[in-house]
Amino acid sequence: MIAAPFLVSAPGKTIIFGEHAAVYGKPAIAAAISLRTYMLVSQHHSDLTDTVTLEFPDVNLQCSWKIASLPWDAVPEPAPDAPNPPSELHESLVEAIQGPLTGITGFPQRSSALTFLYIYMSLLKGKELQGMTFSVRSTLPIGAGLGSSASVSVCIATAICLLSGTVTVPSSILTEHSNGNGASADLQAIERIDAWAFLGERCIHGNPSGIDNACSTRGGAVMFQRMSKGNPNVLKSMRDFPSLRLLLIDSKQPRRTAVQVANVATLVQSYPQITGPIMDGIHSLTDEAYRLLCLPTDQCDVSWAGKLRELVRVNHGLLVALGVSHPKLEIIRAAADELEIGETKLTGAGGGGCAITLVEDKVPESKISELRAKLSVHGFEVYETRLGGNGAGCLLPTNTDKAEWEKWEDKLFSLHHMLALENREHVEETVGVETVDGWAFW
Ligand SMILES: Nc1ncnc2c1ncn2[C@@H]1O[C@H](COP(=O)(O)OP(=O)(O)O)[C@@H](O)[C@H]1O
Ligand SMILES: C[C@@](O)(CCOP(=O)(O)O)CC(=O)O
Repeated sequence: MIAAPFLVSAPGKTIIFGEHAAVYGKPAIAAAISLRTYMLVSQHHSDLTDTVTLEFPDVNLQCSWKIASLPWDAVPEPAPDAPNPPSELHESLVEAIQGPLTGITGFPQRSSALTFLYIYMSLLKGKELQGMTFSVRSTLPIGAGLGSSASVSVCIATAICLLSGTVTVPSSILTEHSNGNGASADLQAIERIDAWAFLGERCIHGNPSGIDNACSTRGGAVMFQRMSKGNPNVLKSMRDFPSLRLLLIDSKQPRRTAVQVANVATLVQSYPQITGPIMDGIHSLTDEAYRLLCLPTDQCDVSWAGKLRELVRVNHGLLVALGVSHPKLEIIRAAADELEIGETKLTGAGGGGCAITLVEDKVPESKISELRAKLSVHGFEVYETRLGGNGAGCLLPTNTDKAEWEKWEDKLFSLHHMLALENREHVEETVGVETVDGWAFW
């Protein structure tokens, strides 16, 4: 159990292989990206010790509740001997939370606040609670298919699991685990955080597959296969491959996942003999990508990265055949091809949204700038990021090197500074997992 202040963080994700085929029971692979959400848990000033406050400026949400006024009686008793929560939401708790949500009217604000209260109340019922502020800043675009909601759910779950003692801090900073139990404690923590984050995703999305929170919690990449009713879904984690250079390009073309999925369903119904082999092709290339991503890191060389890029190209071609590309996505692919930057595919549902380019390592920065300039003419936004990397993590005051801690103290754990961060770059520079020493991951 740890006390505020502390920071937690979790990454967004992108689907690299297998979207749409996933709907037909084939495997899909999602990988973490280096765009992340950060949450600061800080203590109130003395006059507000009976209040819990959310500061989620990315979605214009600021609200407070008196802790004692929350509907604690609606929280179910945890099942004995069941450390992880059930995968279904407790509907009467969701209903009871509608009371404290009165006055929060927008969808993004309401669903984020519901997620927070569901996890906060479930895990902290019966504990002696002090007033606290939970503030979120994200470097992820919201609603672009990059898993912003999962990364927020994972941050909330991580922070509250730490506060409630449901998980221990990562073994890399916990000396008492030097007896060799660290790895299993970390594994247990990952499963618990993931299970709570899944309930958070349910609060936001209703019926999510679970791939986004699985990927955000574990980092690296995950292979996910939805099984037919009654059979458990398959989830395999790949955590150790080297992080790969990636461009993530938002076409800003709005699209609805449900519409794209329905269009593919119509095609599948009309041409089962043609679409069947396409789905099988996507299945095979996803299997091959899974094999490559599981190889020991000493085998992840230049030709390994080249093979992954080839699979990206083939996967895009098959998605085009399924009719889920868009002229804007093709502009992105053509521009990246012309500059020989790497291989490009649409990611997620398609029909707009984002494309990803797996960049060749030797490509100079000038070419990336050229691509950026070409694409900005169309109003597209280019994020330079990396594929893979760490999942859920935390930064505690005590695990920061003393000199570093003195240097960063004011900024790192100060609510005022957290809220004043101007943009993505400023968030990364100030609290980022790659800039600040002391971040630890499960
Ligand atoms: N930075 C954030 N702060 C608070 N809530 C967030 C943030 N980012 C995402 N969310 C929550 O996640 C929802 C977005 O989910 P969704 O539309 O699936 O987008 P994405 O594809 O990016 O996950 C928002 O409506 C909001 O409830
Ligand atoms: C098209 C699909 O395979 C992925 C949807 O991705 P996104 O969350 O819209 O980026 C649908 C699904 O698997 O539920």
